[in-house]
Amino acid sequence: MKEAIGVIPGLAVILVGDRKDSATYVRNKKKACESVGINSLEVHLPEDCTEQEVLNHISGFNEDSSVHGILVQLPLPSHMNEQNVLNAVRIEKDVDGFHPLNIGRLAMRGREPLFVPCTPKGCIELLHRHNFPIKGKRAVVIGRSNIVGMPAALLLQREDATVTVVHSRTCNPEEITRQADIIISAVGQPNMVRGSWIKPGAVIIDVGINPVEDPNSPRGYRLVGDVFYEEACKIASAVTPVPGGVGPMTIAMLLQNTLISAKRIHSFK
Ligand SMILES: NC(=O)C1=CN([C@@H]2O[C@H](COP(=O)(O)OP(=O)(O)OC[C@H]3O[C@@H](n4cnc5c(N)ncnc54)[C@H](OP(=O)(O)O)[C@@H]3O)[C@@H](O)[C@H]2O)C=CC1
Ligand SMILES: Nc1nc(=O)c2c([nH]1)NC[C@@H]1CN(c3ccc(C(=O)N[C@@H](CCC(=O)O)C(=O)O)cc3)C=[N+]21
Repeated sequence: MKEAIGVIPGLAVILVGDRKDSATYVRNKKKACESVGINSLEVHLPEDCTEQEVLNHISGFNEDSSVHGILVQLPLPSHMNEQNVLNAVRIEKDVDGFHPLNIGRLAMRGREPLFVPCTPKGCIELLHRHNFPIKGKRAVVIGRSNIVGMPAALLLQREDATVTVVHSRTCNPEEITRQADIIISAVGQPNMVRGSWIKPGAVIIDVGINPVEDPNSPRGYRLVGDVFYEEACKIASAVTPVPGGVGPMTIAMLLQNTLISAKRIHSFK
């Protein structure tokens, strides 16, 4: 049953360029919006457009009262300054949670961000829904990107886990991951996390989405995670699959953030 909130939530997505994976994600987001009654608007700009053109569209959506969430699909072309663009989104409409003010609040005790980034939020939601305790547990996050690894580590810390972050310069990462009750991997390296990296009974959340060649697949490739799934299943107590794991959760959290935003903006009118 749909709850009436007195307004139709609106999500605006800005896509720049012709990356196939970005086009797929944007299409999936649009379909998901339609399925729950969120109005989705999309602007598709050519790869060689200027940063100013992107900023102009953001300004338009910032002022548009039918838009409650603005998402600029990343990565942007290399001639644009990503931080300039993300800074331009009104924080009240920053459903991706990538604005530096939202990230800053996520990092501060006693402060609340207006929005939490969707992928890390989806990871924590999975742990909650499956009743895996986080408080007091040892958690290892592999990867420290602004959009996944770093906010995932901040969120786990807010949930009272003891968090270690592993990255490309970490020596002997498997010695660290073997101590973890919870592993969140967001690296982009197919099958990197082997069974031998995992403590028996640990919970593994695999964010990685990596295409690997597969002549038997209709697309010529298939998607695998960062985690060697078959090995991990034998040792861990739970492992998220790729595809069909964190990816769909990311989209679900985007819809949730858009709904939260519409309710909040509407209630202040
Ligand atoms: N399921 C979903 O919804 C989403 C999935 N993804 C997927 O998650 C993965 C990560 O994405 P994203 O965070 O954007 O990627 P980035 O490339 O921005 O970051 C990768 C991180 O992994 C670290 N890293 C790279 N190689 C190694 C290694 N061998 N050992 C340890 N750490 C390593 C890097 O370290 P350093 O900082 O030292 O360079 C970096 O911090 C990708 O596969 C991406 O497709 C991303 C977003 C959403
Ligand atoms: N501003 C911005 N916000 C993002 O949240 C953002 C972004 N830019 N850039 C790229 C990454 C990646 N990302 C995914 C979302 C859904 C799936 C997803 O649904 N994947 C399906 C498979 C899809 C397929 O078959 O190709 C699955 O895992 O089952 C994957 C990846 C969001 N990102």
